[in-house]
Formats: sequence, structure tokens, C-alpha cells
Amino acid sequence: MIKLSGVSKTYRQKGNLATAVNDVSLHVKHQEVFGIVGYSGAGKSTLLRCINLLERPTTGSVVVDGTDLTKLSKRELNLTRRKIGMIFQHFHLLSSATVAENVAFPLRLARTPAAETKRRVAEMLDLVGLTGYEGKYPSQLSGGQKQRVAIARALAAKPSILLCDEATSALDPETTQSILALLKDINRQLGLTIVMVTHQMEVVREICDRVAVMADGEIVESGSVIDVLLTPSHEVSRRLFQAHGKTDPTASTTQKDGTHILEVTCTGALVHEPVLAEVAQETACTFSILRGTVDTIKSVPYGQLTLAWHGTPQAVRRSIGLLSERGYAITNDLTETNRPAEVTASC
Ligand SMILES: Nc1ncnc2c1ncn2[C@@H]1O[C@H](COP(=O)(O)OP(=O)(O)OP(=O)(O)O)[C@@H](O)[C@H]1O
Repeated sequence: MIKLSGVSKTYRQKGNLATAVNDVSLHVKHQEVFGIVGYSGAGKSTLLRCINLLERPTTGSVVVDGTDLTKLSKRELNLTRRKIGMIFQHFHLLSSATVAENVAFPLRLARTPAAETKRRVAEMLDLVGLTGYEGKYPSQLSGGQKQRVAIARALAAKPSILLCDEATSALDPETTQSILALLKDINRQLGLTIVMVTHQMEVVREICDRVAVMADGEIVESGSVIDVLLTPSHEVSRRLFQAHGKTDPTASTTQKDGTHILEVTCTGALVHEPVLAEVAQETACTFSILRGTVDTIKSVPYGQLTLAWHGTPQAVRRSIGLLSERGYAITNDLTETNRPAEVTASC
């Protein structure tokens, strides 16, 4: 659907060259929701803008539905861009135009007949839950409503791709959830492919199928959200997706010699099963939870725990084997000499 190959974008700044995107290759599949994450300045927005050629790559190709956009004439590019809608953090609505006029804007540009424009605007406002708001101006709307108008406008010309640049970053948590629910519905109902740049990890957990992590203009890791979030292989992904739970300092002060610190993850129904307690009982071990997160990724529950597992070395080994057999992933067996700083400090 979207295939970037060897895409780089370099800017000239005061005589020096600055590389915002460096040799990125990426494949976004039809109808998936693809996230691009990374710290500020990593090159996320520039990469996203390369997809519709708002930024023309310095090198590389951008193929959308089999067409290399970098090879098109200006006129052909304008026509092809209608397949790609875009929404932004600060909505970019026309402040002097009504809601209906904002949504109609891309249709006017495409010289759509008036009756068809009217019908399409009504359809789009119904889709985003803003029927009845046609005559209002952007200044009369909340942030969430403005983003809904922006989504309606972006979808008015029936694109097959929606690019979202920090679309929920200016919104409060509740409004963020409602916009994410709307994007999820649109992805399902209209079969739209969505590419989202975000620094909000909850956005990735909530809506994305796959994710790419960027640092210094490059993609340092990509894969399914479950894999990247639960077993990140790059330091930047680890920092971005680290469990938000805090180590309980009082729990670790009572640890005895020979305690193993285990980092474990589980997904799906396993989260609700008493596997840890059963394995501890079967192996005559005990355990305490030093840190934990239980959350969902696209409605699939997952657990990420740091455990202090107490028992004889043989019993601990057997416990690890049984936990693996029963579906737990042991992401780290942090022995006495290899504990994270925060745990060591409190032991
Ligand atoms: N038009 C431009 N001219 C010069 N440098 C630019 C331009 N656009 C972006 N850059 C630089 O490219 C780098 C990547 O910027 P970009 O906005 O893509 O990062 P980002 O990951 O989206 O960051 P943020 O999350 O803060 O928006 C930055 O160092 C930025 O200063």
C-alpha cells in the first residue's frame, strides 16, 4: 500500500546540511493502523510528510498503491494526493469558514458538483458525530470537535490513506479516547489505512497494529505493537515503552540471599489466570511483585511484571521452566549481579 525505499530528507541550514530522515525503508500494509514513535526531533513528522510529498525526499522513492509519487508531474501529484488525507495536532481549520465550508473545502478544490458536495458534507458530519454543527465556526467548537471537523474534511474526498500528525496531542485524555475510538471505527468501517505519528504511547497501545520507533532520523526498530512493546530490542524503544509501574521499595528490603529478579510478560486470557501462584506452590517457592503493569494493547490484555522469586536454585530453575511452558515470556532473569539500578538500590 505505502512503500518507502531508502528515503532521506536533508535540509540546508546556515550553510550546513541537517539530516531529518536518513535512509528509511518502510512498508505499511493495506488497512492497517501504523504508528511512528520516537523522541522529539527524531524525524517522525518529516517522514510522515514524505508520504504525501508535503516534504519531497532528497533521495529515495515513495510508492503508494503501486505509483511512485516522486516521479509524478505536479498535476498528477495533486490528483494522487486526493487519495491521502491528513490531520494535524492544531487542526488547521479555516477560521473564517463554517464547519460545513471547512468539510466542503477539498471537494470544492476537486470541482465536485454542488449537490454531491452537500450530500458528502452531511455524510461526513454524520460519520464524526457533528450533524447539526454545519453553521458553526471553529472558534465556537471544543478541541475534540475541531479535530472531528478536521477528520471529516480529511475524509471528504474519499481517500484510502489517512496521515495523522500528533492528532491527539493537544487534547485532554477523555477527548483523546473519543478521537481514537472514532479513528478505530473509521479504520474498520471504511477500510482506511492510517499512519499515525505520536509521542503518546497510549495511542499506540489503543489503536496501532504495528509500530516503527525512530531515533536520529532512522527507524531503529519496527514490528507488531505487542512485540515491540513487550520485548523491545532497542534502547530507545525500551525507554519509550518501559512499564510505568514503580518498584515498591519496602518489598525489596526483605529479600533474602539467592532471590532471583525476574521480568515476565503475559498476554491474553493468561493475564487473568493464577499461573504465578500455582507455579510457586508446585515448586515450593514464594514470590513478591516489585513492579507491575496490567493494561491492554488494542483490547488484548497484557501484564508486565518484575518479580522477586525466592527458592533454592533448583526450585527457581524449575519455576522458570514451568512459567515458560504455561505461556509466560521471561524477558529477563536479572541475577544478583545484573539487577536494574532502582532494584539494587532498594535491596
Ligand atoms: N523545514 C526544516 N528546515 C530545517 N530543519 C528541519 C525542518 N523540518 C525539520 N527539521 C529538523 O529535522 C529534524 C526532525 O524534525 P521532525 O519535526 O521531523 O522531528 P519529530 O520527531 O517530528 O519531532 P517533534 O516530535 O518534536 O515534532 C529536527 O532536527 C528538525 O529541527
